[in-house]
Parts: sequence; C-alpha cells; structure tokens
Amino acid sequence: MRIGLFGGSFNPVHDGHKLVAEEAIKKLDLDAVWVLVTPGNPLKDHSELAPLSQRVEGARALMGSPSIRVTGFEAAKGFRYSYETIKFLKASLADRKFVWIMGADNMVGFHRWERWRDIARLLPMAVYVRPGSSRLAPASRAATALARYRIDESEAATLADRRPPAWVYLHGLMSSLSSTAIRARDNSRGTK
Ligand SMILES: Nc1ncnc2c1ncn2[C@@H]1O[C@H](COP(=O)(O)OP(=O)(O)OP(=O)(O)O)[C@@H](O)[C@H]1O
Ligand SMILES: O=C(O)c1ccc[n+]([C@@H]2O[C@H](COP(=O)([O-])O)[C@@H](O)[C@H]2O)c1
Repeated sequence: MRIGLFGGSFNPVHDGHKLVAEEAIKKLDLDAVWVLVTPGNPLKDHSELAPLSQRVEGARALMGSPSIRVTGFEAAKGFRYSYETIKFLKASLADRKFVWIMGADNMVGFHRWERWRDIARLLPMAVYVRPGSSRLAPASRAATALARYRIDESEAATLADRRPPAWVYLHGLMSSLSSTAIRARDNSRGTK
C-alpha cells in the first residue's frame, strides 16, 4: 500500500490543500493520502491557531473521502516534529510505502526543520508547485543539498517504490489560495 503523508496546519483548510492531495494521488500513483493535522508547526507562531478538533473537522469536511483520511494523531502521541511522526509510522506500519508530500513553500524552508536530512533519508518526498515559491523551491538550500536525489517528473509514479533519499518536484494545476489570506479576510469581515 502506497500512502502519501500530507502534514499541515490547515488553519483553515482550503481547496489548494485538496488539489495537492488529489494531484499527488494521481501523479504518484498512491492508494491513499493521510492528512496529518499538526498540533502546531514548530516554526510558526501559534497565536492564531484554531483548536485541533476544529481544524481536523474542517479538513474532514472538505477533503475526507475513501482515499483521503484526516487525522490529528500527532497531538495524542505528543509529537512536535515531523521526524518523530515519520519515524513512528515507519516503525509501526513497516509494510506500507510512505511518501512525504508538501507544498513548494515548505521546500524553501525545509533546511530549518528538525532533522531534515534524516527525514529525507527516511522516506521519498514529493514537492508540489505553489504560486510564489515555484522558482525558489528548486533552488532552496535543501533542494540544492538533495539535488542528486531528485528524479524526473516523468518518473513520479515510481517515487513510492524508491529507496530514499529520493524526491520529485510536481507541476500541475496551481492554486493561489492560502490560509493566511483566508484568516485575514475573515478577520476584516469580523471587524466591519
Ligand atoms: N495553494 C497551495 N498550493 C500548493 N501547496 C499548498 C497550498 N496551500 C498549502 N499548501 C501546502 O499544504 C500544506 C499545508 O499547508 P498550510 O496548512 O500551512 O496552508 P497555508 O495556506 O500554507 O497556510 P498559512 O498561510 O497559514 O501558512 C503545506 O505543505 C503547504 O505547503
Ligand atoms: O518538524 C519540523 O521541524 C517541521 C517544521 C515545519 C513544518 N513541519 C510540518 O510541516 C507540515 C506543514 O506545515 P504547515 O504549517 O506549513 O502546514 C506540518 O505537518 C508541520 O508539522 C515540521
């Protein structure tokens, strides 16, 4: 079973997230995507972060389907860093083939993640194009360090079977939606 792990704040969820999950299933030939709603991105300020249950429910309502499963299990486990989550999932579900999925903006800052080189050694990764980061991502510090492990997009469907490190930069339909913009819009409506 080939499973994409799509971590995020989803504060709130939007159609850009759904697009990435659905395109990843198609392009990477995955059986499922597990949407991991984080208790809090360790690199982000949490002052505007909605409760986990609200973000999980929102993500389920928009994205939940037979092939997209939404979970907030990292909080219950006390995991803060994606490295911990990935290590745990790989150890407890050794028969699954996991792939990490993230938007291009996260590849730009990936070198600031806890044990990012170890994450790249643990599982293949797919980076999905995003407006504003599409050129920055392939030139980022982590992308440069991992350049020799990048595979051609025409081979994306083989990513889950590859031994890590291996990563692909996926291009396709783009969404300019962002949770920041949605929160700003909702806040300004609330103050009018
Ligand atoms: N429009 C988009 N296109 C491609 N990837 C996206 C898009 N929006 C979010 N992502 C990716 O989805 C994952 C979860 O994103 P997140 O929940 O942080 O949404 P966001 O819109 O980036 O939020 P914020 O604006 O609060 O930072 C991340 O890997 C992010 O890169
Ligand atoms: O482990 C880290 O150091 C780390 C640093 C930044 C982000 N992450 C994870 O990356 C995913 C995307 O986060 P976000 O806030 O961009 O949606 C989410 O699962 C976060 O927990 C993880």
